Amino acid sequence: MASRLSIRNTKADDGKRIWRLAVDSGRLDVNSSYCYIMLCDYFSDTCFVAEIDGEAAGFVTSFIHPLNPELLFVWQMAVAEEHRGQGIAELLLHHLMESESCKKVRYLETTVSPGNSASRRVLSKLSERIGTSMVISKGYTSALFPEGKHEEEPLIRLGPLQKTSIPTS
Ligand SMILES: CC(=O)NCC[C@H](N)C(=O)O
Repeated sequence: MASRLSIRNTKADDGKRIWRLAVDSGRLDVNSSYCYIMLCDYFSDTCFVAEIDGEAAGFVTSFIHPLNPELLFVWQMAVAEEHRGQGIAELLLHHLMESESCKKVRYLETTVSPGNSASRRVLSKLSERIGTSMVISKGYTSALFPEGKHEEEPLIRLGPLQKTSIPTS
């Protein structure tokens, strides 16, 4: 039977499932489970979860910069290994960017470490599909992290973003 994919805004009780996706992704900095519950609750308008047959298959957490309503910061995104390669990350970003809360957003910023090639690829494809630029700059260097023991986190900036639907074919 074809899997049923649905994407929706998060709720507090999605926190533990998104925490588990972050842990299992093997690519993300795992925050406290409390952090995911809080994000899913207080930032639910810009956090989305993808479910397949009711099971969490992917997520995106983000927030609009408190001092700049035109700037969206994507904190984390990940798709469960068994569901990768189906365009779920692109769909999550599409739902996010087309959401009511992002009506004034003109730029998307995020950091992606060199080891997270999947997220880098998703963002690159997105910039091509909506016909806007993707600018990579310094972001957070390893020196910012305790004992410099973290990969560099270059900043990726997409925009200006036009309000057009993103072809997902
Ligand atoms: C887009 C994305 O998932 N970035 C991850 C940033 C950082 N390494 C983290 O895991 O929070």
